[in-house]
Amino acid sequence: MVFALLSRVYSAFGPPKVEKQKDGIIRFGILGAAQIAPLAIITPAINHPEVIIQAVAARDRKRAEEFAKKHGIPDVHDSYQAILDDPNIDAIFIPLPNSLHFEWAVRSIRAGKHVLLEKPSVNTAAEAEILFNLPELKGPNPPVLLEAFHNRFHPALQKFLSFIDHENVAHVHTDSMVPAWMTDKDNIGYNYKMGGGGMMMMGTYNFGMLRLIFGTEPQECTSCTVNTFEDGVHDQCDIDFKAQFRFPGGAIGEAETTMRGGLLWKPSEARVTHREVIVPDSALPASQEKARTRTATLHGFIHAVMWHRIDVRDEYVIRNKKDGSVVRKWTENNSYKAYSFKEAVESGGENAEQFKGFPGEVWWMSYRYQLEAFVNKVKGRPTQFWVSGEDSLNQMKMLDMAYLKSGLGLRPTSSFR
Ligand SMILES: NC(=O)C1=CN([C@@H]2O[C@H](COP(=O)(O)OP(=O)(O)OC[C@H]3O[C@@H](n4cnc5c(N)ncnc54)[C@H](OP(=O)(O)O)[C@@H]3O)[C@@H](O)[C@H]2O)C=CC1
Ligand SMILES: O=C1OC[C@@H](O)[C@H](O)[C@H]1O
Repeated sequence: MVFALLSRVYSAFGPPKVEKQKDGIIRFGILGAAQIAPLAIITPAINHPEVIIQAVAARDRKRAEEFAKKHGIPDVHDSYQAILDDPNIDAIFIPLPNSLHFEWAVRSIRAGKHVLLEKPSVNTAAEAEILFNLPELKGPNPPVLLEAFHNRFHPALQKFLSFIDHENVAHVHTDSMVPAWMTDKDNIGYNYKMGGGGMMMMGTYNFGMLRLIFGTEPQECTSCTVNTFEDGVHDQCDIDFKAQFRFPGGAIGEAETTMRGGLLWKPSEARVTHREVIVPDSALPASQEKARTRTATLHGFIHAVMWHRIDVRDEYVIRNKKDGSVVRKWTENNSYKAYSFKEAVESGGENAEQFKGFPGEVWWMSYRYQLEAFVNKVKGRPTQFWVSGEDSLNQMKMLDMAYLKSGLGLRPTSSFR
């Protein structure tokens, strides 16, 4: 197991180079020499035959030149706009501070470029409403716009969802953390004007899980408690929070995140409790019924490539229908993993066959799965999973709900139009 982990992580961070296709290459330009760019796009592109990272621009040209040299990027432009103006560039990766996502995504779309936009897509639902409804996205052959919700493309998350019975989910708890040593107070993530805050950085993953698990949107954020540095500078940005949402039918979804976690990284966790359901069993006499109560847990819903496990616990009871008396009771516990879709099929469980033939290798990071889908979309090929504009808009509505409830207020909305 340790060898498999080491070998997987080694290849994930240093994937085998593939030869680039002669035709039909998608050339990306990156806006900003951002920390996340190597992980989110430069490394995945090494292994994608149809993608070349062609250009980068930074506010300071020297910084862009150093970044380009380090990552083998052929072109350096003087400004973000110069990348949009370059006819050789097909797609833009936007890893800017959240407050700049809206403006540069709109500019990119208007320049006719495809856009891979870092999460969270924008600062507020008001911005999302405009961005995802741009007229340029509605015409024939519109540019592709994707919020880079990478974890949703990983097989582990999709396999986990295959055990969820959306309509009968009663309660969900999600938690995630970042060790304190990984976050710096002066990071853009704690800068209110730049759309900072723990819910924007990490909580959005928890919120996304809740929306996927319930298969619907929250009606209300019933509570949201936050902590800030309370230093008079970063007071509008949460460093940790606990939020609770009411979903249709009264089901409860919880999200808990800290950006100042302990020394060791703890995998994120989503724990789902279902209501009891009656399951058909033709072997039973007509006087009896079989009921199941399922708890399903995904350990590692953000960085599944590092490690993850799906635990499914089914408590069964056979009862006499007439008086409810118990005939038999038992529990079945099963665990699954899905580093690739092939593994998602082979590890079994209900609905496993649906993943048959889907692409990927056990060492593909969520970012690599995401890039596969992005390219397929640009090429007009089918994609197994996607994050639609409507989905991203609903995600921002949930973030707005929580920030309003917390008392920290909405993140600033851009005046760019
Ligand atoms: N998908 C994932 O796993 C992760 C996603 N993210 C997301 O990626 C985005 C960037 O995060 P991260 O890479 O950590 O951040 P960085 O601070 O490393 O990068 C932000 C970039 O924005 C540019 N920038 C432009 N204007 C400003 C400004 N006024 N102040 C500061 N920077 C500016 C800088 O570019 P320049 O080089 O031009 O100076 C910088 O390179 C965020 O939206 C974040 O939520 C972050 C971490 C993980
Ligand atoms: O977006 C993110 O995803 C992964 C986390 O580890 C990171 O800190 C966060 O900002």
